[in-house]
Amino acid sequence: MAVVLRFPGVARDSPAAPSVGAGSRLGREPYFACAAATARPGGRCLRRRGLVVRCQSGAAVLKKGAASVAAEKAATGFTVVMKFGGSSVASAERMREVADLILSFPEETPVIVLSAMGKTTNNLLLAGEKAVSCGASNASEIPELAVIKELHIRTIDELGLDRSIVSGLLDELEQLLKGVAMMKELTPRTRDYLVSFGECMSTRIFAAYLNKLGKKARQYDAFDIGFITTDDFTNADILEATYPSVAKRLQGDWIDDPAIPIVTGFLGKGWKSCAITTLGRGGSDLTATTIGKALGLREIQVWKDVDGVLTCDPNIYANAIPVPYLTFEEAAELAYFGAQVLHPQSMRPAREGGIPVRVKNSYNRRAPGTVITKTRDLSKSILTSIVLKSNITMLDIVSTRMLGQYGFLAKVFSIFEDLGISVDCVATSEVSISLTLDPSKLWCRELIQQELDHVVEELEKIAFVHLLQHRSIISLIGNVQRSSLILEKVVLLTETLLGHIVEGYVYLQSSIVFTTLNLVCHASNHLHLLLYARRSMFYGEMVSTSR
Ligand SMILES: Nc1ncnc2c1ncn2[C@@H]1O[C@H](COP(=O)(O)OP(=O)(O)O)[C@@H](O)[C@H]1O
Ligand SMILES: N[C@@H](CC(=O)OP(=O)(O)O)C(=O)O
Repeated sequence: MAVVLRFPGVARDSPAAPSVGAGSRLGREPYFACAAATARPGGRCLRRRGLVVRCQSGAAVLKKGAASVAAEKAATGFTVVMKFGGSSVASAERMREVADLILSFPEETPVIVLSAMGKTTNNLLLAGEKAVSCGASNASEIPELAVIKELHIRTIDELGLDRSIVSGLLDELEQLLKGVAMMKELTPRTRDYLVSFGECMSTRIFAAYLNKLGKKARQYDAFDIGFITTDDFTNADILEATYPSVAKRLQGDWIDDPAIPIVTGFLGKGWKSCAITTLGRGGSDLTATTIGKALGLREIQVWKDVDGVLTCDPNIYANAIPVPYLTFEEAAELAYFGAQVLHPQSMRPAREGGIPVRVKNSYNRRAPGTVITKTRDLSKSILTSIVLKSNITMLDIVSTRMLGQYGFLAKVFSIFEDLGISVDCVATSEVSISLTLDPSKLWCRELIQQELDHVVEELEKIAFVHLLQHRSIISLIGNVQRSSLILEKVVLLTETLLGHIVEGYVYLQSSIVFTTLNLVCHASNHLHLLLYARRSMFYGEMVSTSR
């Protein structure tokens, strides 16, 4: 269900009447293409594992069926995936702490997924941007390169490891930056190769450290173990073929020679290009849930620097508190609408595999965190979370034809499809559509303004078009059974703030379980609106604590 409320008296150019109609958010749908067989540089291992797998399948499986599969699974032993984000492994001290944390669960046989150390991904991106214009002879002097080198070498020294673990990668990184400086160009493909150094180094260091502690560990580059993706550099989607490939590789290696896998988060391999791809910022969460599903694990743990998913971004509202339970849909919705804490696509594999996701704090192990599962008791819940998404572009599209015209919506969406632009929120009537464009999709493109102009030009052939940029959406995610109460309060709120902050309309989108109310405002007002909504609308009764 999608509803758009419009408030009379608010100055707007597009002459749409209040409307109620069917509509849907057109998010990124999974791209289930069948990837080509994975050409893996580690061919030696594959052949070795191939023998093992052939021995164990075939006749034995035919005889024992499901029981033998279960036995084989048990033999591989993995129980959980534990993902540690950049803040959890930002220094030697943090790596020690994480190693200690892992070892404090001796009953678990985990697969570990790591992000790049601290702000390394940002520094790599900055170094790349600077390399474009600094001149080849200056590329070695880029300050961010020095910061990256210093951090990794200091960490290795402090952990008492051998510098050779990363020295080859650091040399390669410097060469790459010189290449970018020479070409004066940083393509999305090169950008992905560039940022991959972060995860490749953190995992090598951590695996070496665990080995030094006597806990046998083996480092893996995700792009070498079957993480097969689309070729959408900087924002690739994981393809179905990934699941069996990753399971085969990790289980095969475990059977051959048990060692805790330490896998690079965030990275994959384009199925056509065979080049390194990345899964979008924060993509290590998706790596973790993909491994969880591939191996059919008991639980997926994502360890962060906060006590779980909070009711609001703690950078905006310091007193935000953890939400103990969420459904996959709620978590995906709040990630999609901008809560930076989880990657928007990361809930999909967990939901498909029916595997609970636990969001925990590596700085505060005792905090219970947030458990994300298929269902929960929503009877006492009104609102789960408030999320801010900024840098939104909105389009109001009103048909130039009369009421009753058919095919209008189809024409509008075919324009977006032809131009390859993702639509985010949608609200429709028979003759008008209000929609927002997905900033993450626009962001990684180079000709943003030209593209937008082109969309508008195409749409103007069939409609009056009003383009609003630099908007924010405040999303209130709550219990669908309390939608009318939430809506009632939002109407009161928007009436109070009409013409000041809220730009005159509210999107309401509902699934069977939860409802999302999206208030659109100018970016300059978003903090004000968010805090106002939080403080005055639900009088503290909003937070759900029930399972
Ligand atoms: N609703 C929210 N709940 C928790 N954290 C949030 C929320 N919205 C934004 N954040 C931010 O997300 C950060 C954690 O996500 P992220 O930086 O990706 O962690 P990591 O790098 O450890 O995986 C927190 O430090 C917090 O600043
Ligand atoms: N290092 C990547 C991937 C990632 O998931 O990082 P983190 O877990 O620190 O959000 C990034 O910064 O986007």
